[in-house]
Amino acid sequence: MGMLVDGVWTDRWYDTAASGGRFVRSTSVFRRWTTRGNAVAPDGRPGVPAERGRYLLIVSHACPWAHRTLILRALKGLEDHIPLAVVHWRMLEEGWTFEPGPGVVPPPIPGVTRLHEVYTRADPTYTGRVTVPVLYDLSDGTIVNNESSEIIRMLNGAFDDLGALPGDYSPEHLRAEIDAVNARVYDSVNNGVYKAGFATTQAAYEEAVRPLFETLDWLEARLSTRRWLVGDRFTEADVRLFTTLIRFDAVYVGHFKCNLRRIADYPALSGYVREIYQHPAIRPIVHFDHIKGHYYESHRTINPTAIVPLGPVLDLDAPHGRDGLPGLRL
Ligand SMILES: N[C@@H](CCC(=O)N[C@@H](CS)C(=O)NCC(=O)O)C(=O)O
Repeated sequence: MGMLVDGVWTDRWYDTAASGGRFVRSTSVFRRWTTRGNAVAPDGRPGVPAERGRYLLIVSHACPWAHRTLILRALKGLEDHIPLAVVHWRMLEEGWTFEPGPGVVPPPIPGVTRLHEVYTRADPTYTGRVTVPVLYDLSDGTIVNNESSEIIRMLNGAFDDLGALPGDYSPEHLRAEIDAVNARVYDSVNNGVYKAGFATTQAAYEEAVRPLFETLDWLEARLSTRRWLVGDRFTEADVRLFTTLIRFDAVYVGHFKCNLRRIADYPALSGYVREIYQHPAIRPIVHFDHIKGHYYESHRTINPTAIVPLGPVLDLDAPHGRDGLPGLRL
């Protein structure tokens, strides 16, 4: 684990001492947008045009943030438009690498064996964390964007004139509610598990775990009477919740000590996770070997032996039982 300082790789763990034992996530730095044709980006700046084969998506199959982008790429049928590079699940002194291993796909960028080299190609004096996902512009040799919440919105619409599958996962008329649900889910669930897991004081840990389970209880109630989080259809809000929930019992309960309850103890949440998992485009992009291998083998301050537990035994193929709830099929 490390970061770049003025373009130089430095091996260092998160500095929680400066924040009372709390894990504080840094803000993503590369924030340009890929847009349809010459459309202006949502931030008002000129976008970089969507083109088949121009952009490389660099992911870890372990990472819930990268997983969001893989799901949008699959649902929109963009596999032939946006090639993929996949890092090794183990993230140690060199950060993410393309060291050979099952499921690892190196990027077609000559001389690059570690993710931090992609960042310094884009900005030789970059200071900051070296994270996945990354949307990389192969023709300009630079990073377009490394913020998953923005990359999924690009994949949702920017390639629609170039043969993407139909489907709008962030429809305008639901946007305000999607944003509101995302805000709560991000802070207490998506990032909440990390705040609990990386906390280095009892108080910081408890400060994260309590709101995490309050929000899970709220989500359980919400998803008991409706099929999806917002409106009558599967949206980006569901994608963003799913990638945390699918990792929860396998990793966050044990490794991150988020153990007041398991997802298996919540009937609605567990049916909801199974329904999404069972979708034919999604099941092939859930890789439990990378997920479990990454967390248990990479975070040596939390799990010094790097032993990966064999369990839990999860039956994600059991019937989801959600057909009777109001909402369209995914
Ligand atoms: N805000 C970013 C967060 C991405 C992120 O934190 N990814 C993790 C993997 S799950 C990572 O690459 N961490 C490496 C590090 O922090 O050094 C996003 O949503 O895209």
